[in-house]
Amino acid sequence: MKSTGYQNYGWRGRWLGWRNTMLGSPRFQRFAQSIPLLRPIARRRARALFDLVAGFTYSQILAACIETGLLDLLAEGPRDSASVALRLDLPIAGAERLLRGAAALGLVERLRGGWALGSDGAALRGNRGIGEMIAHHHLLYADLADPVALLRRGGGGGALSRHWHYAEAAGQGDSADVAGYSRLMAASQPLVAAQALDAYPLHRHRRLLDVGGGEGAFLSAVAARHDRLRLGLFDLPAVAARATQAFESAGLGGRTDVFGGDFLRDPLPTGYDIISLIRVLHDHDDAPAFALLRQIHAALPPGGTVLIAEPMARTPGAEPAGDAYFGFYLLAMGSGRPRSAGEIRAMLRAAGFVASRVRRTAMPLTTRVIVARRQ
Ligand SMILES: CC(C)=CCC/C(C)=C/CC/C(C)=C/C=C/C(C)=C/C=C/C=C(C)/C=C/C=C(C)/C=C/C=C(C)/C=C/CC(C)(C)O
Ligand SMILES: C[S@@+](CC[C@H](N)C(=O)[O-])C[C@H]1O[C@@H](n2cnc3c(N)ncnc32)[C@H](O)[C@@H]1O
Repeated sequence: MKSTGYQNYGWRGRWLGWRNTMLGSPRFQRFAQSIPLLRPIARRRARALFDLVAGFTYSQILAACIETGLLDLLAEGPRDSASVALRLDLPIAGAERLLRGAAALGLVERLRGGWALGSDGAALRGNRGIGEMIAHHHLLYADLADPVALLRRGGGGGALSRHWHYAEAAGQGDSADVAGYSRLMAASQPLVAAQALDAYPLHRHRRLLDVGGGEGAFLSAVAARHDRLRLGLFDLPAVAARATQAFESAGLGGRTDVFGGDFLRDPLPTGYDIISLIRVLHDHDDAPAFALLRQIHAALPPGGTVLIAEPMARTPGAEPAGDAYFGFYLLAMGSGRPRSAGEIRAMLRAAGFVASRVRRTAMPLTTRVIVARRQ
């Protein structure tokens, strides 16, 4: 089928029209595969497309590696198939099928007579929290089973929105509602905290309030780096109660003040010269997200700082993480959207903040950081 209308979009539209006609033509594809100079490009593109098509299968092999504990087992040392099968409680044929699949994905590596952890398996185990993320993905995949239906109904209403109780349910949830997501957030905080703190060291500040601070994992990381900073945490009452307990058991009770409340309804505590929002803003649709920024503006003194850390849309080199993964994750959750750094800076400006800056992070795929000041 011939595409039309590209010529209405200037030279770039015309170029895309021509390029897509070529790429979509079976004759051109056969031609490219037959020319030695073009063949590697054709193979690379085919491989990338195959990975996109097969992605769910790869993810489920990874999920099986996590659920069975295969990567942890091989981290203890190499093993042969029979001993893997025994420890994973799988039939030997099943264990070998999993080992071969995982080896093809770089999670496991063949050794003569056995199997070792692969390079990606080793890197994955080095990032605490990814395992928990993978383990909870069955909720996301259940919601994405019919992506078109999800898009048509505007998101939410499924397993993820029940998991993230605050996403669609008004009210605050009892402690059972919040335990699952609070544990997941605490476990995955190492993916975020070190990067945020490397990007924006807090030496200049005296009192930090972490809004939507969960069980306090971010503030615990802050406390380990900055021993003179006074710390405050604000979250829904059931989560705040978990934070109080966590600070007591970590010996941080004397340095922290914990506030339970709803940041869309209750005023935030004052007296802090910096307020952080770690993986919070993208959870909320534009109107509540803007209201939250206004609340923070009202709670800060003149010259006070707001720090936002979360994955963002249109991050160069990490585009699929923002708009594809988090775009559809938050759609399934039923609230919020990933925003680009530009969109967040515009919201900050509209909320009365000035001098917003994107601070460089080591792994923008998972964490970008923006700071701004109240005038
Ligand atoms: C030693 C030799 C031989 C060679 C060296 C060569 C070399 C230099 C290799 C580099 C090795 C290296 C340093 C690898 C590092 C790998 C790293 C850092 C990998 C990190 C991967 C991170 C991943 C996959 C993160 C995934 C995060 C996810 C899925 C997060 C999900 C978050 C969610 C769902 C949050 C929900 C919160 C809500 C609701 C949105 O608010
Ligand atoms: C995605 S979690 C992030 C937790 C933590 N900042 C982190 O990065 O690990 C969002 C947090 O915001 C809290 N939250 C959501 N809506 C809230 C509201 N209306 N008032 C107060 N806290 C809220 C949740 O309870 C949860 O702890």
